[in-house]
Amino acid sequence: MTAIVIRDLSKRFGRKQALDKVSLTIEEGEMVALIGASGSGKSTLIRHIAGLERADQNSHSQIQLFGETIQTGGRIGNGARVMRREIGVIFQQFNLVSRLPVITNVLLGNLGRIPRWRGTLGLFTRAERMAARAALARVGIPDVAWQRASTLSGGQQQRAAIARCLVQKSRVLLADEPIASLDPASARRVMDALADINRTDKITAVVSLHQVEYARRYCPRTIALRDGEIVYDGPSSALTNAFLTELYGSDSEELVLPDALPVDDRRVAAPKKLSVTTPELAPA
Ligand SMILES: Nc1ncnc2c1ncn2[C@@H]1O[C@H](COP(=O)(O)OP(=O)(O)OP(=O)(O)O)[C@@H](O)[C@H]1O
Repeated sequence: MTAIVIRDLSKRFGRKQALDKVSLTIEEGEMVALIGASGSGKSTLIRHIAGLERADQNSHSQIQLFGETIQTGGRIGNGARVMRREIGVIFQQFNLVSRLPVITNVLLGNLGRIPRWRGTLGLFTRAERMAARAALARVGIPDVAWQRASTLSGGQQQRAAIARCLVQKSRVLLADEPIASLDPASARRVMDALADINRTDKITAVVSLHQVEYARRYCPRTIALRDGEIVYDGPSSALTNAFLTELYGSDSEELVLPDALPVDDRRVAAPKKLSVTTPELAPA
């Protein structure tokens, strides 16, 4: 099933065209990297998919998740409320309520599915508590359940946020630069956790990344943005350093880890820059 369809998504902030007629389709179960230099529109795109931002009112922008219309022409569609609980979002920071124990943060993933009074009073069932413990074990941090979230390292906080998405049973996980402020070992553990839930739970994952090395390693497909437009959509393996330079010029330096193993450009067939196809939308 198709998870995400975006057609002609445009967003302007004042004089800045942050997204310019972006169209893409992502199938259920895919793990897709979004790359691009600073300011290319990655966060803006993720925020639109998450329902946190409205497209330009006078545009033909359309966003559908699992066939439900999230927004069309900048107006929120009927599917937005239903789909909200199907989407888990992880940001670079501020993912957890820092004064609450980790286990409570993970349990908050239940809020969209249980009566509001139960969530407000923190009355979670034994099964929900066990599921939260299991989710923490899945992401490799079973022992931090009763620590305050503020005491966790950055990487542990990201993994706790992934555990919360597991409890939420979200079908799409949007991660906006989840490893940007982490050391390489922590970054790998966070990406391993994302890749594991994508593979095992078939959760569709869209991950914005600054460094293309992680896209090559973890995401079969990469969508590259430049100045609000998609300039490449294809296999991550084709993103050689030479091709990145072709796409971004000197800005490509920002996307390559200084100590990354060089990709042998000669062994990779030259990728096509882009063929934009207009995705099919399900009837609204
Ligand atoms: N709320 C806002 N108000 C004004 N301008 C904005 C707003 N949000 C984003 N922009 C602008 O839109 C453009 C795209 O920003 P966005 O944050 O989506 O880029 P990005 O690729 O995620 O960048 P980074 O990698 O630095 O996070 C930038 O020029 C940014 O300044």
